[in-house]
Amino acid sequence: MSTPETRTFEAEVAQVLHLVTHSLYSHKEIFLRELVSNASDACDKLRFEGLANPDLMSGDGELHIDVSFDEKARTITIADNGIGMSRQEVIENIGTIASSGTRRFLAAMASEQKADARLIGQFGVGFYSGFVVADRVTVLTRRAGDPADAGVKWESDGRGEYTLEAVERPQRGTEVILHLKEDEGEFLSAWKLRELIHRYSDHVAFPIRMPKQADGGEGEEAATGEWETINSASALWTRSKSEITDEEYQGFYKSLGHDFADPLAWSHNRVEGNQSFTTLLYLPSQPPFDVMMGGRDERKGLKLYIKRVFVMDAAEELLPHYLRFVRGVVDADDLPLNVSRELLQQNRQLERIKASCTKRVLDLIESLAKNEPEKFATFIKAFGNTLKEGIGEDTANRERIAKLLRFASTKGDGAAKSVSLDDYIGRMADGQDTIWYVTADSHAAAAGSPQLEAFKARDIEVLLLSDRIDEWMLGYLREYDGRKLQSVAKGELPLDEEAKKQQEEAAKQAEPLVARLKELLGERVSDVRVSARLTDSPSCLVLSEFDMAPHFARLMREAGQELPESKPTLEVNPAHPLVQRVQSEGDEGNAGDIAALLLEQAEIAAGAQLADPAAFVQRMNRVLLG
Ligand SMILES: Nc1ncnc2c1ncn2[C@@H]1O[C@H](COP(=O)(O)OP(=O)(O)OP(=O)(O)O)[C@@H](O)[C@H]1O
Repeated sequence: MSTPETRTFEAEVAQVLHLVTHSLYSHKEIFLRELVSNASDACDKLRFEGLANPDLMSGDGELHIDVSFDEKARTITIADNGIGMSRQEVIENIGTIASSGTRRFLAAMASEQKADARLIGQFGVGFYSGFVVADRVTVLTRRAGDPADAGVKWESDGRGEYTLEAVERPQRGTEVILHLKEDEGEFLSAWKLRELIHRYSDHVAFPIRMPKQADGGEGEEAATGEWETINSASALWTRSKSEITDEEYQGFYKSLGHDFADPLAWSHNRVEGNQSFTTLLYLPSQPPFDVMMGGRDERKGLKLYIKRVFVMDAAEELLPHYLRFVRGVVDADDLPLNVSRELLQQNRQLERIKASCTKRVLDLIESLAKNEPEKFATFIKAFGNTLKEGIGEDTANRERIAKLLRFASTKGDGAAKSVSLDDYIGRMADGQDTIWYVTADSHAAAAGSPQLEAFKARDIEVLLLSDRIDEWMLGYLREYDGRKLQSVAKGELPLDEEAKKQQEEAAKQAEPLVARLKELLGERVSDVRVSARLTDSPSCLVLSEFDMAPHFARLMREAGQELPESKPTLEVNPAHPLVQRVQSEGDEGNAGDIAALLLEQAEIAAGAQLADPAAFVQRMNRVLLG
């Protein structure tokens, strides 16, 4: 055989190893789950490739995963007879980091200066978790279909270098040998390993075997040379609902989603008919990593099986983007096994499965809203904003999604997002036919908007929206349950006859004032009006129906969008002393400065960017001193 070749890890691999070994220490036993999960993936891959090329399976058709240990050598071995790896694959898969997701993940972890074990765990650091308990890892592998002398031995102490060596390997598949660290002796126990397999890997669809122990006697018994299966080894979703315990559902989710936490809820269904399929869909309790990063490229967690054979991760094909936090399995009976991703995207049957998955997930969220308010609140906190994307993305379900959204409101509980559109409608006064909202950069800015004053005075509820996505979403959500949604900052206020009269009266009286303001502000405004919106503040901006909210326009500009400059309409409160000073100050006084400040403070309150902040400060100082 050849002499071992020493190679260095990519810088990122060394980084991952460092992060993993240091932050997963308190969850160190997950190494077994991760390595068993890799072995199971390898068996899945072989079964799939074996369909087109049965020779790959020849002589050894029963796929399984064997876990054993050697007390004297202080090793644990996880062996599978799955697809195995060629030399090139070993280099590509375990010496480098192929996924751009991992790179971004590392950057995020490094910038936050904290390594969250939960995140790292669910990210599926997989193979590297072996180094949490081992100070040396050996991999022996041979790809299915390759000759016996194409075996490869990979070995590393996880400190920056690894060796590669060609070896003779009679059987296909992979063996991962962990040389345990000094103080990890607790894992050298049949009882402990069995317990971990039960706890974390019971649902793995292939038999996980351990050497059979001789009966009777004390402590660890000598192995008999036979193997026995430790897990239930059936694909969980193929069993009937009534036979599956909550613990089993939860255990399956944890390994599927690489999560430590229990899922919030799940939905398991079998559809029979001219097209049959099974879905098992989970709502996590916290946002999975890829949802937080908004990544479209590496969405994992929704696995497509065809007749119980794993085909591919197909979240993009099986669910709309706004439900990307869902984890689970879809097992279709009638799709062709040789289906490619490209074909999947045009497959009519898959369209139906996707619609069914979407419906199931919305049903599940609705049932949480109805029956489990605490869990629903957790869901909204974690995924409320992601769900809002559905308002624009999923026209067919828009009304259902809108029903599930929760907002802060002037009649809600502070900043808590707890008010539904139905709650709002239920509290509407007779004759009110509009759902009012205000959008701003932050809850405080929304709650403090001058435009709210008239609504407060008339006891009309206003939804307070301060998430970035809200303004975008409202572009699609123009109506709910036959009621128009309208911004308090847009257009005319609906006034009753009495109020209308008062308003006209006030406008008439203030004509000279308005004319003066127009003259002083000139080109900076498109119009100046007497406001029916204000009671306490001197001024505010109003937008026309199709104007973009000022804070949103600012965000768009910051994101590099070119937007046409639009001139605002200024509304003033003629009863306010500051507004009155515009008239009482003569031409030599501060009238010009005050007029400008009325406009600028309205701009600030609306979250707009001042065109000339230095001039604003000078004006303010002149008026303060004046
Ligand atoms: N037992 C095995 N048999 C064959 N290939 C393996 C085995 N273990 C790991 N690999 C290969 O190494 C790659 C890297 O494994 P690793 O556990 O680091 O990440 P992963 O399995 O791709 O990610 P995740 O754990 O999120 O699913 C795998 O994608 C696979 O190609």
